[in-house]
Amino acid sequence: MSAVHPPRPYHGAQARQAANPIRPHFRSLPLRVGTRGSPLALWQTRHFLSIITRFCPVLRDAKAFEEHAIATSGDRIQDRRLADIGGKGLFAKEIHEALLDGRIDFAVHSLKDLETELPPGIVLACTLRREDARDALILGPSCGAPDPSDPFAALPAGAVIGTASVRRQAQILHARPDLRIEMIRGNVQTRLSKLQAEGGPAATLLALAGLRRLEMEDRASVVLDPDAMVPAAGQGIVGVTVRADDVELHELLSAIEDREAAAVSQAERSLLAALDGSCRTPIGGHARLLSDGRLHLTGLVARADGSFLLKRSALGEVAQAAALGRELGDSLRRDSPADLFA
Ligand SMILES: NCc1[nH]cc(CCC(=O)O)c1CC(=O)O
Repeated sequence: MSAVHPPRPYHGAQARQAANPIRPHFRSLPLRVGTRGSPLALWQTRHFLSIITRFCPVLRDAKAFEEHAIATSGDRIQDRRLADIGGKGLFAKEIHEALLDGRIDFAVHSLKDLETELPPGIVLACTLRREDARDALILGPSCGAPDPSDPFAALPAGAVIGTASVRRQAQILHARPDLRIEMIRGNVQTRLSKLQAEGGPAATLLALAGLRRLEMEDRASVVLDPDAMVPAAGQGIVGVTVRADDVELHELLSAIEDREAAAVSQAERSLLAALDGSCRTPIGGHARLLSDGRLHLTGLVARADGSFLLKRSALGEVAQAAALGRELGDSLRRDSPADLFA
């Protein structure tokens, strides 16, 4: 079984609690929280609620929140790649609409699925402490034994890898041009079940964060080093959106921001924005905070068939996280074939 991760303190919240006490008569309750309906989305929403109630005791009442599960176009359309149906915005479109219409007060997202340019009137109010950003390789019954020092060695020659992510596809094909890709979508559980099925793919790739949150980390055969498989911008981070004019709620949500998650996601999302922002082009972005306080950012651009792959890293100050992402993104774009950004 996967390890249970004890809740870690949110330093940002604690530091600001004294300076910014939340008023005891906090607007009318319940607060309506929007989320997708998948088990992962619901887990993330409850995780967020457990943090906000720890910080803000007036919201501890069981009736303080009302959960609104919203089906999105991304959930309904299962047979095509996101890149072919309008990109990652589709996981959030209906949730943004509910927010703008006032049917919900705020929404909990996987930051990875949230477009870099939000609709007018919606802002990202906070990001929570990052779960592991790495991808995991999940081997099915036809594969060899996992070898952490050579993760793809367990894949038989010509094996079929099930993934809908052009980023994962490009990187695995670059390392192993003999492999073939089959599109699989659906939630984490559905994708894992396809590995066991007759005629299903030999292996798949999933975010370790999702597996961990669903207590399925034991399904990860090998966890991939971020240099071997550059994760998606925002992977493993939960983000919360609110209406830009809802100052009171925005203030409350900002108070529980995790500063490290905010810095790395800013660098990664600026990189993504500078490159393209759609999910048709394989793009990876992964930032981490070094012990000396600086940010290390790795960016990747590739061709979906793996025939082109460019990876670069840069260092910068936390206060310049956005500029770091933008400059690395610009440099990658300058040195990649122009048709990748058409
Ligand atoms: N695109 C679906 C999605 N959105 C967020 C996660 C995992 C959790 C996370 O990255 O925070 C996943 C599943 C996956 O990519 O394996």
